[in-house]
This record gives sequence, C-alpha cells and structure tokens, in this order.
Amino acid sequence: MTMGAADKREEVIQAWYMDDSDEDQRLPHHREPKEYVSLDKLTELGVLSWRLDADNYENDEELKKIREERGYSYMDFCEVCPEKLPNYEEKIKNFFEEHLHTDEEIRYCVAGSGYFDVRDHNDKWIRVWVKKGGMIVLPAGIYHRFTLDTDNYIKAMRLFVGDPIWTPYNRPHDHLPARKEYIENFLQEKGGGQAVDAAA
Ligand SMILES: CSCCC(=O)/C(O)=C/O
Ligand SMILES: [Fe+2]
Repeated sequence: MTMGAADKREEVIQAWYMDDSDEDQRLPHHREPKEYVSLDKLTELGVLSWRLDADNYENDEELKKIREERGYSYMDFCEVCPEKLPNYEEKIKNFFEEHLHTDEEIRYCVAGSGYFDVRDHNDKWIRVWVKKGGMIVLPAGIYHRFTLDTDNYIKAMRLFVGDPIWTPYNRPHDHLPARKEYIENFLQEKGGGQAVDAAA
C-alpha cells in the first residue's frame, strides 16, 4: 500500500454510501446522487486493501510478503455458489446478518466479486465492492456483512493468524473486548473528544 498504488486498487475495490431501500441485497444500492468513499477513508475505519495478481496467487511475492509481515499463516478458499458451498441458502442469509468477529476478516478475491458492507463513524453503511485481484482486511470488532452481487459468484482466499475462528457475533455485541478496542482505536475522537459511536 504505497503512494500511487491507490489508483490500481480502485480498479478492483470501490466503495460508496448505500441507500436505504429494501430492494434485492445484490443490487449496488447507490445513493442518488452517488456518494463514493475513498480507500483512504476506509483505512481510517481500519479497513486495509491491496490489489494483487489473482492469476498468480501461488507464486506472488507481494502476497507472500503481506502474509509474512502480518502473520497470516492459515489459508484456504471459500467459493460462494450453490454448487460449491454446503447449506448455500443458510450461509448467504448468515453472511448478510450484521456481525463482528474477534479477529480480522481477511479476504482475497481470486475470482468473481462481492460486497462487503461496513459501518462508518456515524453508523452508516458503506458498500465495499471487491472484484478479482482485490484483497481486504476488516479489523476485529467492526460491524459488517457480506453479500454476492448480481453475478452471483465469488472465490475468496481466506487468511488468518494461526488456527481460524470464523464465529460471527451478530449485532449487538458491544460488550466484547474486540468491539471496545475497535471503538477506541478507530471510532473514538482522540484527545478527549466525544465518542461518535452510540454504543461506546
Ligand atoms: C467471500 S467469503 C464469505 C463471507 C465471509 O466469510 C464472512 O465472514 C462475511 O462476513
Ligand atoms: Fe464476517
């Protein structure tokens, strides 16, 4: 994530504020007019992003370096489509329930695409569209959810530090240490300012 890399990332990762409509979750749900969110703003929320060479993930030195630096020892793949994902309908429903994890959620899209929705400082939904080559890290304690887009397919590499724990804690789970730490690190004003998160 060096300076100048942002443009390349934006080809495979885009983010925008969502509308309030109850229409199909797989639609883009742009506001009118559209309100895009920069990758820098996502970084402020603790959401990290990279663009990598998805056709070469087996021999990619950049991926190797990220894994080494961040301690991502575990790796597997999750393909989201009815043929490959057991209990597909139930999983799709659960992924879209607003939740948090007590560890980072690290997903590298090697094929297809999907939406990772995250809450901002004011509890508004930001939709993060991740396409082939996009890798994101959602920090522990951030409220989020996932849905396929209208192409209905994603193959994601899942990374983890040590043995994976996939447990989702559906909102509200504000008493968890991971949530408190997230608020302290990313949502609270520093220097005696007021907390912007109602749950703080
Ligand atoms: C594209 S991976 C499936 C979504 C997932 O694993 C998750 O935890 C969503 O929050
Ligand atoms: Fe999750």
